[in-house]
Amino acid sequence: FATFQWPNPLLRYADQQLYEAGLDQFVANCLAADNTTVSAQWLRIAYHDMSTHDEEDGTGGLDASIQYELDRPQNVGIGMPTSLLSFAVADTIALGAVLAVAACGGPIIPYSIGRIDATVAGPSTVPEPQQDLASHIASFHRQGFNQTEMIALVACGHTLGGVREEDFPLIVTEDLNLGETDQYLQNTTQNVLVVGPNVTTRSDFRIFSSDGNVTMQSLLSPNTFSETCADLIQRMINTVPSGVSLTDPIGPFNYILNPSTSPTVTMFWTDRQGSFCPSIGCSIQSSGTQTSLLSIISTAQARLSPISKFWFTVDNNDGSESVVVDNGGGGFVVEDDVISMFVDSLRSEEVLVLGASTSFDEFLKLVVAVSKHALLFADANDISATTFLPLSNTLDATPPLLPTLTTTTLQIDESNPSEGGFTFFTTNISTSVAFINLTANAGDATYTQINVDLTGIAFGAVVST
Ligand code: HEM
Repeated sequence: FATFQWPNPLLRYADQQLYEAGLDQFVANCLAADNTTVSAQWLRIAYHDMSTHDEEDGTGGLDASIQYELDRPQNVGIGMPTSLLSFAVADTIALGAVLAVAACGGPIIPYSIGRIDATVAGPSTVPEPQQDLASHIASFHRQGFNQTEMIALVACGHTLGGVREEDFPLIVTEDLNLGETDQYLQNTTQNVLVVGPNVTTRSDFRIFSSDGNVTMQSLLSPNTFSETCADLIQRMINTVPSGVSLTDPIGPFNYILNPSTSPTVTMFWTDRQGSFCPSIGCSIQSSGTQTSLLSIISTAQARLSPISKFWFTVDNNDGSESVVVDNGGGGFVVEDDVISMFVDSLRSEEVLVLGASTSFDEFLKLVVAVSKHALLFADANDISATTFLPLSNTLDATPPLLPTLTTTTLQIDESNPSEGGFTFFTTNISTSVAFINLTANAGDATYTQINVDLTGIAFGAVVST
């Protein structure tokens, strides 16, 4: 809690992805798909996205540039576009790798956020099986990994999944699994990148044996394997262009909670005016539908009281004394110059407009609350939303499957008069929009909230004719 600063839309988003979005359901129990596993597809895409990195000039890395690179032979395979249907941004591709590894019994890899999405393709630098050892060593060196790390990272990655005949007809004549370290060392592996009939594409053999199998031997110990893979895959997903900084790993905020006793979390806050909250502070309690502290915060935020500071009590309902989480006594103080702007889930609604016959039109009436404080800086007419449609929703569209970005200026919402120090702005957007960036412009100053995840917000619905 010491480093937790509020408001922080990025953390809110990560919290939502980790604990609420249910992305882990797609890989649960190492789920099978397309003759392999979803996990294998997710780990491979993370590596391919990251392997555009150039350690020397600080370009490329895990930046979602892969979505612009799907037309390259290096990125062949149905797993690529299907995986992208589950991810929207670079942070989710990284999270996918974390969830994928954990779901197949691998280690828990610490997860940090803050990756920035590329808007164009990176270089074609994904290693390919027909390249020689020297090229692979050079390639991994460019990506920031030495030879030993290359051997281990490939071994970690190729524990999952396989080679598909459809993608690599020159390597396999049927879909075949890659393999385990011990099988490689005992010469029982079926991994075609080790023992396949096509010698040229035995890249795993050349890589694994390149130090006389010393690294592969060391990976025989399950603990060493697990720790090494956790470390290298964490480095892999944290490889980002220079200038991009990632947060400390995100842990569960609810570590003081005892989930088995249905704890009650109460959030207290005082408001800026000193008129709305009683002296003990305003408060709101957790409910069964709120799975994280941060979702309680957003509910409190939706109560429209500009907050000056907040704190929590946690009652584990197990007879133990309740815990006060108040930032060492001072509460979590909200800086005075914070501009408050958020998607108002209570006022936004999905609208279904019934047409004359059987036709209907559907859209989301997006309502954004902007604090009066923000309006001191922001021109009332200058709030805009950039909506992000991750992919054209069809699988057979021809790559590259580009996201659709649309920027709209919001209008004052006539149906929601100002209240509690907030003014409401609105626009209609597609119900398929997954993410939006909000921007308030005031002369030279710009305030943005990026990656506001609409998929995690429950909106009310109305039917109109
Ligand atoms: C020299 C480096 C590498 C080469 C030449 C290489 C090559 C390949 C090839 C040819 C396939 C088969 C893909 C298909 O049939 O569609 C594959 C699969 C895979 N690779 Fe690699 N790879 C390399 C490094 C890595 C690394 C570093 C990772 C991750 C840490 C990784 C993760 C995977 C995974 C998980 C699969 C299985 C995908 C699935 O089953 O859908 N690879 N690799």
